[in-house]
Amino acid sequence: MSDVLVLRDLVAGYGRADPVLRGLSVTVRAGQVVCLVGPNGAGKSTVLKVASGLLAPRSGEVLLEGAEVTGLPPQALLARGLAHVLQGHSVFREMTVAENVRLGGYTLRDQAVVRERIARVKELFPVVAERWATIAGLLSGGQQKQVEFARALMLQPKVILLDEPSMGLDPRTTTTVFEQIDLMRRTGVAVLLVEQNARRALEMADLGCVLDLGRVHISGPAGELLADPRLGRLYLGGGVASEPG
Ligand SMILES: Nc1ncnc2c1ncn2[C@@H]1O[C@H](COP(=O)(O)OP(=O)(O)OP(=O)(O)O)[C@@H](O)[C@H]1O
Repeated sequence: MSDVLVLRDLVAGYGRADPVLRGLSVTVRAGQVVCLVGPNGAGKSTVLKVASGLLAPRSGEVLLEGAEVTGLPPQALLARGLAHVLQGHSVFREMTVAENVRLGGYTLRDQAVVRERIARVKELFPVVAERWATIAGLLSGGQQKQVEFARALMLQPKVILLDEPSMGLDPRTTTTVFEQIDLMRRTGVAVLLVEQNARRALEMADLGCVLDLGRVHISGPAGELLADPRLGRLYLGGGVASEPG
């Protein structure tokens, strides 16, 4: 599998404040889901913002399919195959599902390609096909999230950044959304995922990276992290929060 997204030694923060990321490195390969785990404020969303060009790093590199893209604006990165699905709901609520999905492909000139991409996302997300003419604001939170995924896939990204996709969803809908992420992975997309729901996300992810003090503190196969007592205690609801001596 090839490295699609490489974040190398990132130092980044906001304004004049101390950096939030202090030498963070993460690699995501094609067809792989990498999950960032860490407490509130650890900098997980900041990693995604630097990767997608919303925040320029103070130092370090972002590589997309081997090319350095550090500091490029989001639209340039989108054109090169990097999509970012932001935290919360970002569908246009007054517009139909169809209009939302078409917006994702607005830079495509060839209408035959647009039709082919629409057919593909409808196949991947049946709810998008079923509710095609519905006003997006009338859909449930989980359905809206799938419209966001469909919109993001219209440009056939190589890598997709997902910030808390299960936020505000009930457990059953969360399962559906995670199944959809698994489907995206199977199409060969590289997925960098941030989730509060660490246990469930790691159950689905290939690799996990635990952030602490602006760096990747522990990383490895997601299954191994799930069994790691350090992680269990701190992030997976495994009991006391103090390290043994
Ligand atoms: N736009 C901003 N301006 C200033 N500081 C910010 C901004 N966004 C985030 N921060 C600060 O950066 C730090 C990391 O925030 P970030 O949102 O990346 O953390 P997170 O791990 O995603 O947290 P959560 O799990 O709560 O979403 C926090 O201290 C936060 O207050």
